[in-house]
Amino acid sequence: MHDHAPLFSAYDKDAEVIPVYCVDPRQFGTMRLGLPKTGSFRAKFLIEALRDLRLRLIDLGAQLHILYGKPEEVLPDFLRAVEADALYFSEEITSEEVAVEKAVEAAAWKAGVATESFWQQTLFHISDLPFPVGQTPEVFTQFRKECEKFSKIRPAYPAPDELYYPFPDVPKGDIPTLAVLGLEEPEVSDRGVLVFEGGEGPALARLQTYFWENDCLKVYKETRNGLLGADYSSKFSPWLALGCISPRYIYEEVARYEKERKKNQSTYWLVFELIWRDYFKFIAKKHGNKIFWLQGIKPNAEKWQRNEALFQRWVEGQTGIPFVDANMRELAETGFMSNRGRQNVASFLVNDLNIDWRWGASYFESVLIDYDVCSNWGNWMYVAGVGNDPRENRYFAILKQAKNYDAKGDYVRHWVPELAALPGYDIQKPFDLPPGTLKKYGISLGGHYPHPMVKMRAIY
Ligand SMILES: Cc1cc2nc3c(=O)[nH]c(=O)nc-3n(C[C@H](O)[C@H](O)[C@H](O)COP(=O)(O)OP(=O)(O)OC[C@H]3O[C@@H](n4cnc5c(N)ncnc54)[C@H](O)[C@@H]3O)c2cc1C
Repeated sequence: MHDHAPLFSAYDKDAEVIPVYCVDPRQFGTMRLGLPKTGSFRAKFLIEALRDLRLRLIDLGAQLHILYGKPEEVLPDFLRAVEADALYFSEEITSEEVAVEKAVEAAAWKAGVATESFWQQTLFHISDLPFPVGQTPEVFTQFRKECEKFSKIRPAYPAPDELYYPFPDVPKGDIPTLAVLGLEEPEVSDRGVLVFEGGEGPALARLQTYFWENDCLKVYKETRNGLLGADYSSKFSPWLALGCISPRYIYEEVARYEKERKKNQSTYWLVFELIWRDYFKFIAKKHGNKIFWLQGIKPNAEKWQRNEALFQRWVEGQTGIPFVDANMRELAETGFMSNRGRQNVASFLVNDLNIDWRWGASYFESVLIDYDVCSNWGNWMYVAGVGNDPRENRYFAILKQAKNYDAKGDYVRHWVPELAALPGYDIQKPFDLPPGTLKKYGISLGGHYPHPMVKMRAIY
């Protein structure tokens, strides 16, 4: 409800408002490799968010109407039935969503209903960029510096305090269930970093806990590369991705924290990360469908292999490289993985296995609870060397990374319990240990834990 440009504009005009959400079957189909387009973690999160939204709208004297079907097919009848004058929606960036917007606009026009779209999602409004979006700098630092110097972040819109809603007799429609969406209830893992619950209420509660109760913002820069526990990073991403919390609202809360508690490098760094998020959105807007191409935004495609058996071992966390396996198992069991983990497993897939990076991006798209089309494909392009990384041939030396970020092996011990007996850093490289040591700890490589798929580059 907060910082919702279409809703606030309608409220501000004292217009009658009828909020609608369409459950579009295209979001629940399958894609590359037969993967569900929306996996059950994200679908559950969406259902929770709809429930929360309905309750919030009821509090404002309104209702959330749920329609099933393609918006361009189901909206016109609905608009006619409620005699709508205008349809307000928020503007999207990537091609599938933009195609739906265009189809909806055409259908609304035929039904005699005006449409108006609103830019939201980003910290910097697209109209306030200091360059045309088509000239967004390819290097992040340049993008950030220009935005910081020449643009201002607009204030977040407040949430309306009540809505003018004279539609009590219009059928409201049921909130979907996972079964209706063709998905199974995911098991809630007690090993995950956080139990993510969809909706604006849980999003605001998470900010309250992370910033104000646990006072973590002042140490964010030092903790953000962590792997275990709720508070090494904000965990705002699933709520940001679905629009349950706005980046401008977070920005304002950072400013308030800086005034009331502490201002330091860490408080700035959270905003810095939100600028990364903006950057990938404007890069996607600039490059269109290229972000989904094998060669990305580079002129030539390199040679990539498409080996499903190798890919599957990566997916299942059975590569024989404990740091990779721990991260992949966390993702499969919870729908979440840290930023450090994402960089490492992505690099392993593209640099060590040389597998088509789009397979990895598609798997993330399916499973991530915080899937965001621009952040996901932008980051994957970046790691795969076909995007905006100014450094050529960036390579994450997994064992070195494991040494820097999980030196005692606690993270691997958490997710790869079959190796738990191995002490300290030894757990990161069972393949380098003498047979006698492995035997002493009851580890059988090729038995209950696999041999490594590739020989790791010995940088550690
Ligand atoms: C291969 C790969 C795929 C990724 N896919 C996604 C995705 O689908 N959705 C997604 O939200 N993030 C994605 N990220 C970015 C990042 O890993 C997550 O945003 C972050 O781990 C979420 O945890 P957090 O909210 O605790 O982050 P924090 O560290 O607390 O950061 C705060 C916010 O800043 C933004 N942010 C932080 N890092 C990045 C980044 N590298 N790129 C863009 N935004 C960032 C996020 O919105 C995040 O919630 C991906 C990164 C990689 C390397």
